[in-house]
Amino acid sequence: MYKCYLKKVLEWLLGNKDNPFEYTHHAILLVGTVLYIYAAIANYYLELAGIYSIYFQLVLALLIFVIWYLSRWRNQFKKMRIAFITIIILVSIPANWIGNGGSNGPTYFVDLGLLIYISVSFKDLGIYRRLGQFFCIIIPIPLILFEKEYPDIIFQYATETQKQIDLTITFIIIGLFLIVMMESLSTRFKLERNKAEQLSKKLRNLSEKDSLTGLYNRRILDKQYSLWKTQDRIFSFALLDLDHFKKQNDQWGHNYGDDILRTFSSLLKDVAINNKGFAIRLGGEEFVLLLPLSADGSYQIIRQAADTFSKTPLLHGPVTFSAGVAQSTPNDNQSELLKRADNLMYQAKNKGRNCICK
Ligand SMILES: Nc1nc2c(ncn2[C@@H]2O[C@H](COP(=O)(O)OP(=O)(O)OP(=O)(O)O)[C@@H](O)[C@H]2O)c(=O)[nH]1
Repeated sequence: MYKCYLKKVLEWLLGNKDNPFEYTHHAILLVGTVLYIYAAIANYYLELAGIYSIYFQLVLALLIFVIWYLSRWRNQFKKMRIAFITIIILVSIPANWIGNGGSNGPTYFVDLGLLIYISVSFKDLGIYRRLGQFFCIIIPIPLILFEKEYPDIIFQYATETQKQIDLTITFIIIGLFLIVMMESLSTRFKLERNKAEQLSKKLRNLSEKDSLTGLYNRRILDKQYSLWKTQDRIFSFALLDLDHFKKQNDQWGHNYGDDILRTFSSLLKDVAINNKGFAIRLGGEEFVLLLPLSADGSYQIIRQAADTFSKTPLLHGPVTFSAGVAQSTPNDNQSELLKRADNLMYQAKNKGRNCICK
């Protein structure tokens, strides 16, 4: 209950978790706003900075909050990301440098954190990403030159302890920030990997399965035949063909014909699964059962399937099929085996259909 409530609040503040970069970016903006307000209050009460510095921090807090609002609620995520890093690089980092001990202070950590943030989460921003990286890398140079020219403007720590505290706190904040960044990166990586896996599964299905019946297509027949052949296994190849299927189509329509094909396929699928074999649609109303059994064994199985199918209630009466069953021999190849099964199937047709020959 409490977790659910927290999740809803976070979603309201940060957006959808399935979009981890957006989610993290909004979190950074809100944390940035709070940190600037906190820094302003701490500076005011501990008298660590002058009043203009405090106003400056409050204005920055307000600016970052407005950026969060426009990004989260006005669909300006992309623009606001650019606005945010522009402000951080051109305003916040120089101000931090001047207000926090210059080259003795913690601004290097902030700059490095920002460089990693831009590199990781700005992959879709092309030139802006490169510009951001460039400025992050070179910005210490003008700041050091400025410090050399105007050393009095740089705020220096009153004591060594003050400096150590500032460095440590900033280090911890940037460290935590990097952890959040890496988490969001790995979440995104996981989401994309899942998507890729689903897509490749779909593609595999599309390339191996017939879309109407869900049975395997010829590709699997070739693959499985070669495998069993190299393993020297006993197996049979049954060619099955629906009887007078054209008549069904002509009389009751193509959709009804499709229904028959699906019903027949579902029966063949069960037969294949129960016998550790493969049910394949060769095309049209022609099917193959590849079974790891002798011709006699396969014949028995297919005979039972024929009985079941002839009793299957179809809307416009029973439909039968004819089949030819040929067992693979050490000397034949796939096309010879198919040819033998084909001849046997035509024998079955010639015998008046609803017949299985082996
Ligand atoms: N509904 C439907 N019909 C198909 C599909 N593929 C092929 N057909 C039809 O299947 C029929 C096959 O007819 P024929 O090869 O003449 O064979 P048959 O009528 O079954 O006759 P016999 O095999 O001699 O018993 C044709 O009318 C094709 O249009 C399909 O995916 N869906």
